[in-house]
Amino acid sequence: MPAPIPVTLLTGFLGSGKTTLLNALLKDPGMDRAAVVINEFGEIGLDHDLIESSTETMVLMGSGCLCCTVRGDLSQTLGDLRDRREAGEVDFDRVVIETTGIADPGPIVQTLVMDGDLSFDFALDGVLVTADAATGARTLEKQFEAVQQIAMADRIVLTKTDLVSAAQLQDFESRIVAINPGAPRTKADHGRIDPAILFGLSPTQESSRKQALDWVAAAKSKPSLPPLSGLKDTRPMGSTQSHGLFGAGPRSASYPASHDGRVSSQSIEIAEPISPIVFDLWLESLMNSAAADILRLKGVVHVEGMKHPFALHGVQHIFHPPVPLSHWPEDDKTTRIVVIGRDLPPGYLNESLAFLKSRPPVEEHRI
Ligand SMILES: Nc1nc2c(ncn2[C@@H]2O[C@H](COP(=O)(O)OP(=O)(O)OP(=O)(O)O)[C@@H](O)[C@H]2O)c(=O)[nH]1
Repeated sequence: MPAPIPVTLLTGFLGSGKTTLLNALLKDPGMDRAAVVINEFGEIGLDHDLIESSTETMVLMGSGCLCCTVRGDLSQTLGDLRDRREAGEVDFDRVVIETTGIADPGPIVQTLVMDGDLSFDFALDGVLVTADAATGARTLEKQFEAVQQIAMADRIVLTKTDLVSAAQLQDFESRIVAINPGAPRTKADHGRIDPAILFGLSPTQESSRKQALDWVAAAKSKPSLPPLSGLKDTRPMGSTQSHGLFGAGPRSASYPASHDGRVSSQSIEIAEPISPIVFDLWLESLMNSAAADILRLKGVVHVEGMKHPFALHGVQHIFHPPVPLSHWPEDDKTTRIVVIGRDLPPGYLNESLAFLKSRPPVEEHRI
């Protein structure tokens, strides 16, 4: 069976530099076999007119926000592209989807991973997010979509860094790190960037083992993120109800004024392989109680009885099939998992991950 065609999702808030980045990318000779899908919001599509196309295959999706109203269209658009490729009408070896600036990447990822028809032919290669250094901090405060985009990124492309001081850039980057500690960041000068670093980002690929480790290592250096940006967490602790295995569930009645304060992340390292029963229970419970609020979950997991670890990779409740990491060093049995969630009560993720250290009760054999 031919390898699935890699799909890169390019997202980022309104005006953050997605089209500028795409234009610069498409000038690279390595990108001449990329199909580009552009999603417009509004009656008249403009963005595709702004693309100085060097690629044969450019599709403008109907108006509407890709993340909510036209998910069906995405399936159809990709399906049509595949059919035209099979018929020899077009030729491409990767797809880049530029979303509207207000898209929540979660449902788009869901379409790519869950659509039974598409998932044979296309595979998510990574989520690229442009983050505007000049206005991004304010946007994070005002627009929760922007926070979600940062949280789901596999790589963050910092744009407009020429418009801010080194100190302002550092502040903005700290803010990004607090939301998504694992995603590597790269500056793009008016979209100019080495395309090679933008692709092959999915930790489900064996080749990206180092990326999986870097992701987790970076998150580990921020073991327990407090409510962010020095803002007080105003969520009422006592008002939450108990859910699942981990005590307080993720619901709360009011949120902090700043949107990025709604996002928290937690990582864990466990030296010994995890009991398969414990792992299944943990995942099931996390999904039952907080699936919609898990923005991103990544990890390298060692389970008792399995020769190799596997890469765990989820966006909201969508999990990529686990990929065995067969070239993992034998002496490294440490499980590493990072979870980024929204609107979760303080301590929830910590408590949830700590459950992975438990051992199943040993059955008593009575004589
Ligand atoms: N100074 C500066 N301006 C930039 C840079 N990157 C992009 N811009 C400018 O930012 C503006 C918005 O860029 P676009 O590429 O259109 O942003 P977008 O994310 O595609 O915008 P929407 O499609 O509206 O969401 C344009 O005027 C760009 O020229 C940069 O690195 N520095």
